[in-house]
Amino acid sequence: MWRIARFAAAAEAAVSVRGARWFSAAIPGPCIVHKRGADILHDPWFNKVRVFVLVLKLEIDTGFPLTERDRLGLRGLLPPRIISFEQQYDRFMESFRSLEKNTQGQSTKVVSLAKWRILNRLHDRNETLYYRVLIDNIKDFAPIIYTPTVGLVCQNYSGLFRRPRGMYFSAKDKGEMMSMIYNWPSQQVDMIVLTDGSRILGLGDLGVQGIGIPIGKLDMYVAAAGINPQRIRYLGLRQPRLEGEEYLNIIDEFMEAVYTRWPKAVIQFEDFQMKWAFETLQRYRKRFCMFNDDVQGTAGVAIAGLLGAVRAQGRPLSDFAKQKIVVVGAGRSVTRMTGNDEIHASNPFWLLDKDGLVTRNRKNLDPAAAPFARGNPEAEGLMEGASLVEVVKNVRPDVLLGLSGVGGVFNKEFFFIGTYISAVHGCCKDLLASVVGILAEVLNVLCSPLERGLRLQSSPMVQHAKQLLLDDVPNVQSINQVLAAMRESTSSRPAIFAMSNPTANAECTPADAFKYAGDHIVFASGSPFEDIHLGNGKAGHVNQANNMYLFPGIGLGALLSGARVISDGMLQAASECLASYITEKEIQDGILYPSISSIRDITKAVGAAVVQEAIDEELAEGHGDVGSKELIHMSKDEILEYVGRHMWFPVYSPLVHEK
Ligand SMILES: NC(=O)c1ccc[n+]([C@@H]2O[C@H](COP(=O)([O-])OP(=O)(O)OC[C@H]3O[C@@H](n4cnc5c(N)ncnc54)[C@H](O)[C@@H]3O)[C@@H](O)[C@H]2O)c1
Ligand SMILES: O=C(O)C[C@H](O)C(=O)O
Ligand SMILES: [Mg+2]
Repeated sequence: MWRIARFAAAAEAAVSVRGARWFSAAIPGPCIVHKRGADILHDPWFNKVRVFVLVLKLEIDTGFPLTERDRLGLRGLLPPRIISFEQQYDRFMESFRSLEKNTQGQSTKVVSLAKWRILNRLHDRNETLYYRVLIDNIKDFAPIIYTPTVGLVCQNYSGLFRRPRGMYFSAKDKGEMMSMIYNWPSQQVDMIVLTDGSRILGLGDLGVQGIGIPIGKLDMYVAAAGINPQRIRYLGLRQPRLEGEEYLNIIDEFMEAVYTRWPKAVIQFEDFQMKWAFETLQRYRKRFCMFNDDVQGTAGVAIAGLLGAVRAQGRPLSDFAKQKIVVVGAGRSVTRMTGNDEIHASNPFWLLDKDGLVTRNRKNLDPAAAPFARGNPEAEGLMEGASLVEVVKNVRPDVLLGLSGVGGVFNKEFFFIGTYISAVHGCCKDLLASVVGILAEVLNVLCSPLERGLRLQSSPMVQHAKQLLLDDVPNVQSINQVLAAMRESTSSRPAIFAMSNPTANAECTPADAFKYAGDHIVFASGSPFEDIHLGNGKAGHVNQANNMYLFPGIGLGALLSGARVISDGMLQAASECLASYITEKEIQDGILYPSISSIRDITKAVGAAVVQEAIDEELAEGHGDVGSKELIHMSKDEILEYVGRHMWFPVYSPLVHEK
């Protein structure tokens, strides 16, 4: 039943994608190929063979019909048996499931990399089948080809490298980029994801290994936005890291080269360290059709989630500006949150960085963080550099949002020293408890309040003491003070967003959030987690607040509108569209973002909202055969249909050779 529905839907979608190029609902239009024989089998774009190798097991099956083999000089190069695309699909899924079974009990790292490898091999050999399994199983496969496994892949990229993907530009290529760009084989390029590898997720500077991120992001473009994989580009700037004008000159040259060859391409900047993320955005956003996903995409996704959090309290959306929002991490992802650089007089943000609360008293205050800095903290009972616990206790925020890249920042544990000294009184742990107490006191004096919690939590001595005491003395407790303080939030549904990636860098786990802050919270993380069992048959819903909900639609909408730049209005339209996707019932259940399974529909709607806004702002210049005049006259439904029609969908087309 399921399978019939799946393939029926696929056929329908394919017809709407290719439109006139289809002969009938059942027969896909031909695809012209300029190669013959073995060259076709080595090209994943045309290949219809599936090969699966796993310890002592080799499977080869081929989807080339006999007539096609004759046409293309393939007779004799392939085993005789032919199976359908659907059968190949099912066999791949069987292989995948058996791999899951065989790796049960092994470490997450081993299992994740094994899954990534099997998908990557398919990607290398047969792109049609690869993208089809990706689209149909996006909820299961996104965590493998994208966050969080992609982080692990980047960290191990040199060992996993099998065939080059993307282009690399380094300082050595200065003056050569205009010609280098023509080394790329395809004439048409729609989407480019560019990284300098300097801040990969929360993992830091991974240099050229960061190429895994553009690959993962562009796979999401194909799966979610239906961008044709023949028309995407993986590009990376390579070490050594340059500074100042030297760095900017390289990016300038690269941008000029790209837009000379592909003037209509959209460029997504990804995982640049903070200073370059801002600088390049300011430098190019008025000249080129580009955006920074970590700055603009993330802000849009966070805002959509926070609008949901306001709705969850039963308050009108206009109350959004009245929310008290504590933000941990003052990096690239945060400072676009308001949609413009001006914050109104009653600044609703308390921003903390690694040095604690950011106030106007801060020496060397980062200009990007300046609009959020607290003006008169003393009047609020706070001071420059106040710790997270102090801020949360004092402010009682509606929202606690983490974009620090530091795992466990919300989980700071403080012992109730007095409690457990008395609890262990008379037992042999007296001494230990006293030592921990003294240690805590010393740390209190020596460390900044923010660091104190982290050091206490991570100190091996404290860990050991905690284990002993918690194991043996049941009434001794450690408390996650930050999360526990969220119980005092003035909101009826406090929101906790631990958005840092990958999984280990999340500011807290959802299990701890629900446990310490209460069942009534709404929770979101950047990497995927399972829902939490709260007891009594109730579940704590774990949302995934990840920019993957927006960047494919922003890129697709910008491309199809033909806008020369991406305006704030277009970004806002994307965010509002995402926010409006959720029903009242879902909101009440703590659901702030739609299921990843429907990412293609979401992306289509977001893309259409971006096109609509570009038209309204008179920025839309049209795409392909569709000019600006035609766009202007399109109704809302027609825009949606126009976007859907341009989303690529993977099917085997009959290959026709042409010299
Ligand atoms: N979920 C998403 O869609 C999404 C999008 C973008 C970024 N992120 C994640 O957000 C994290 C940060 O990204 P970024 O680009 O803003 O990084 P960034 O390096 O620009 O900024 C990090 C900020 O965190 C602060 N910080 C560091 N340690 C801290 C601590 N102990 N307490 C409080 N603040 C601390 C730093 O001072 C800095 O202001 C990364 O893990 C990234 O993966 C997630
Ligand atoms: O890549 C992601 O999963 C989201 C975001 O772009 C990040 O840098 O963490
Ligand atoms: Mg990113």
